[in-house]
Amino acid sequence: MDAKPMNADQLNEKYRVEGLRFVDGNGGLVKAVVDTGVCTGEIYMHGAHVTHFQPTGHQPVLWVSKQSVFEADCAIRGGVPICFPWFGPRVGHPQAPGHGWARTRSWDVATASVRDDGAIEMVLSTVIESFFLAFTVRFGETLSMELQVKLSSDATASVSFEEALHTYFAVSDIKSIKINGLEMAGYIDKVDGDATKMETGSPIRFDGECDRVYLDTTSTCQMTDPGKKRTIEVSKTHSHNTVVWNPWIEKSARMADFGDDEWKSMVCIETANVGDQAIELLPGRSYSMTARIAVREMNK
Ligand SMILES: O=P(O)(O)OC[C@H]1O[C@@H](O)[C@H](O)[C@@H](O)[C@@H]1O
Repeated sequence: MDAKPMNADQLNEKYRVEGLRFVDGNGGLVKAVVDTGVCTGEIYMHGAHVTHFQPTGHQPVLWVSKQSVFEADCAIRGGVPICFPWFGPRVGHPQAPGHGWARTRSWDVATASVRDDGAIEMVLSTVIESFFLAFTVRFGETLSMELQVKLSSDATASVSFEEALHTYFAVSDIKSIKINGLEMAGYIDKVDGDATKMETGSPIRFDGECDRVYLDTTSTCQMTDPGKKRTIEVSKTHSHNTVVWNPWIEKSARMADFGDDEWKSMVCIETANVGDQAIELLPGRSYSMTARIAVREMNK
């Protein structure tokens, strides 16, 4: 189980899939590079971390900081970090790394194949505490991701976990975008002492730091970006929270792996189960959360 992770050459030897190759990415960390004809994409084995998705004819969908660190013990800043088995700080463990262990460990490639529709699908797996994780990513006209979590049947009692697909989107200008789909939803406002509030009936717009955990919501969100002339749609299953985050000016300046001006060009819309909506699993049982990202050109 603790075998040394395979290097790019070994992975290329094992997985001969047209449109997929493994290379040494930033910091020498191994990544898979995908080109299916309908999209290009990239995923690092470090964190099972998707860092690029671009359907043909569109601009890159995901945002990655120019100041991101690419090192074994650090999380990549941008793309789709997987947060597991906790979200944010671990309750009662102030020294524990934010957002859990999943994003700072090397995952194994379990399968890689071309689907009937031409999409490239990969399954990456790892074990964290008593959980077996399988992350399925499908690069096609859309980006589909599924995080399956199984609690070992050797566990003696149920165990709960939090999870998020913490997706960073590239935007032309945070002040000009809007997000539909969370109207009238309740949320926890992390920039206002975790106060519980209710969203208005209007789309979300940004004029300051935003860090909100929307509650009891399974709805699809659309993020409209007039500057990039596109709408990004995030649909999901078995996720009861959506987190919306932009650090704005001061928090950006405090983060070493985040450019001081980069807050203008990103927004996170995160598919999650956190806090009171953490998932509790019985031994031997599993749970799958999915997120699907689609891009549409805006009507002129
Ligand atoms: O810096 P990190 O650990 O990647 O977290 C980034 C942000 O992630 C968001 O999901 C949280 O709601 C924020 O509170 C947090 O600041």
